[in-house]
Amino acid sequence: MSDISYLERQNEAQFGDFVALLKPRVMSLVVFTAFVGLVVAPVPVHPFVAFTAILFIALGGGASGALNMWYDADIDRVMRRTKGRPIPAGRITEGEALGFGLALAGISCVMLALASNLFSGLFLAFTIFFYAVVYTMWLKRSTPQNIVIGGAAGAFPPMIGWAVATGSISLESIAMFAIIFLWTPPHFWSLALFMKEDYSNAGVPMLTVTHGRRVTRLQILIYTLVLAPVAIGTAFTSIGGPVYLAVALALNALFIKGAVGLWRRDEEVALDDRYAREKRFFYFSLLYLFGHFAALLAEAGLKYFELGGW
Ligand code: HEM
Ligand SMILES: CC(C)=CCC/C(C)=C/CC/C(C)=C/COP(=O)(O)OP(=O)(O)O
Repeated sequence: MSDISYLERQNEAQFGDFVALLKPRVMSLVVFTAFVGLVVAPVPVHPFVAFTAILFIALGGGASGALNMWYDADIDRVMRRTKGRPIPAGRITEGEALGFGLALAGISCVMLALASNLFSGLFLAFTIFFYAVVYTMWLKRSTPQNIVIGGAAGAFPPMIGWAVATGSISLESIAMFAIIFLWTPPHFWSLALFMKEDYSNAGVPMLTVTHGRRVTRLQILIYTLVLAPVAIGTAFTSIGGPVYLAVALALNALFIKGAVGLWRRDEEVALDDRYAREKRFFYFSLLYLFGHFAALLAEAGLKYFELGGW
């Protein structure tokens, strides 16, 4: 793995470069789901404990992003979407990113265990390992199912939030996991549809490269159809309710409608319109996930209000 030496560095690393290693934009939604997992749990958590726990989960997520960028420096240099990142741009060396990621991972796991409980700290460590090693180092470069299995890493955070409050796993935390797990393929494959050139240049076996657009669009539709009952069904668990049910029904109807629109034969749609639809679907996938977890938060607020919490 080639690495520029400290002396060869093209540009001086700035604080912002180390922040960029943490993938803050992606991790913002990840951390939101962890926060919701903590708040909807049936065990109240002191606000200071909740704040520190979410902070260390966020730093743990960032650490996994830094380790991902350390290992992916070679393919990031090739892909248009990622070649401006700190390591391929020569602002941070791979060794610095590795050291930063490992240090942050260790600190965040230990501090989460101390701030909440050992189980949560271990769960965070496992999640970092799953993303940095199982997904980034193994699955991503070896199978078109990479993001399906690797997607588990992105689905663990609400379970960690729940574990901070309860020290355990439950049907509800598994339901939140399942929503993100089944959401990840439509989320990512819609991006890969309009980013296909990048992945084939980098030699990464994403489904769009190995099986083409039509299979990818069919897989997106299948996952949205499997996801809908799981997401809607969560309304009937202890963390759901009428507000969540209404939001889930609307968002899943729109998500399936979008997936059907993508699945329409490519030939029927002009190229520019095709990319526009894929990009729209990708960005809607973010609203989809945020909307479900925001509705769970609203249900928790309503329950707290009904119990006379205010
Ligand atoms: C293995 C699972 C996942 C894969 C392969 C994946 C892939 C991607 C990629 C390639 C991007 C574009 C980012 C960029 O160009 O910098 C992206 C954006 C994003 N992802 Fe995912 N993602 C995954 C899981 C998740 C999860 C679990 C969440 C949140 C819970 C998430 C939230 C986001 C957000 C918020 C963005 C937009 C970031 C921006 O606007 O720059 N992703 N995803
Ligand atoms: C608490 C904790 C450890 C959370 C981790 C959550 C997690 C794994 C989120 C997935 C984020 C993501 C963009 C994955 C894509 O990696 P990629 O390498 O396919 O994307 P890239 O090509 O943009 O680098």
